[in-house]
Amino acid sequence: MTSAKFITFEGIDGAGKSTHIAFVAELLRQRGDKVVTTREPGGTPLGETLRELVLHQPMHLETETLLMFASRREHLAQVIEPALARGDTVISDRFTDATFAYQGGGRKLALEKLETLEQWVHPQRQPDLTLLFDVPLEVARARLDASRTLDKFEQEKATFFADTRAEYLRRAAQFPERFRIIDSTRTISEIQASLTELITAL
Ligand SMILES: Nc1ncnc2c1ncn2[C@@H]1O[C@H](COP(=O)(O)OP(=O)(O)OP(=O)(O)O)[C@@H](O)[C@H]1O
Ligand SMILES: Cc1cn([C@H]2C[C@H](O)[C@@H](COP(=O)(O)O)O2)c(=O)[nH]c1=O
Repeated sequence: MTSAKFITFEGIDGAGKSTHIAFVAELLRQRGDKVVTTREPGGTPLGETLRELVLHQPMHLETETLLMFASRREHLAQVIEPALARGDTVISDRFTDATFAYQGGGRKLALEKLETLEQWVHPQRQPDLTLLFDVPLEVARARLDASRTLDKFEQEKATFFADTRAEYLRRAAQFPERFRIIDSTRTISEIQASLTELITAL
């Protein structure tokens, strides 16, 4: 793989994606890439302030969606585009696929509205590679329950996560050139072995 790749990690809450970001970053660094790791919502001081709001305050669905894209616009301007322009690889814990999955699939905002916002905020930018960590809801829920206090999204009911997961899988089928589905029911070391194979083959 040449440098300056934009890699995103996606999946329902508790799928295990964040667990593997440092591992993949280290794999890439070992082969000489400069790597920036970041996240959404967040990734900038303003984005982190917006993150606190969207993860903890009740709000209208369109407000929530617009704040996700506001955080993303700042993230692209301050972090993602400058890093890619320097030739660094960017690994982001979530990006626009999450808005389609959560606000579109989970909360039922019309996908056409999301496509309009996507065209406005990043008409030319898509991830080069999206790793979708996929698990049944019960597995994700058990992992979350064992690990931490739940935020606004993590407290959603099972049907919300079923619809969110279904939208992720629909997008993976729609964009097979950039999506790779990772079976995240396996052990961490089994998943790391797959990730090593995948990154080495890029
Ligand atoms: N393959 C795995 N097997 C068992 N436990 C795992 C596995 N992957 C992650 N975990 C554990 O599950 C919990 C959630 O993992 P992690 O934070 O990586 O999920 P996530 O998908 O990033 O969730 P969120 O999006 O809510 O941040 C953590 O306690 C983590 O140690
Ligand atoms: C980018 C983005 C995120 N979300 C949700 C998904 C998660 O529940 C939280 C925060 O993410 P984390 O992986 O747990 O750190 O925000 C969303 O609903 N829409 C989005 O666009």
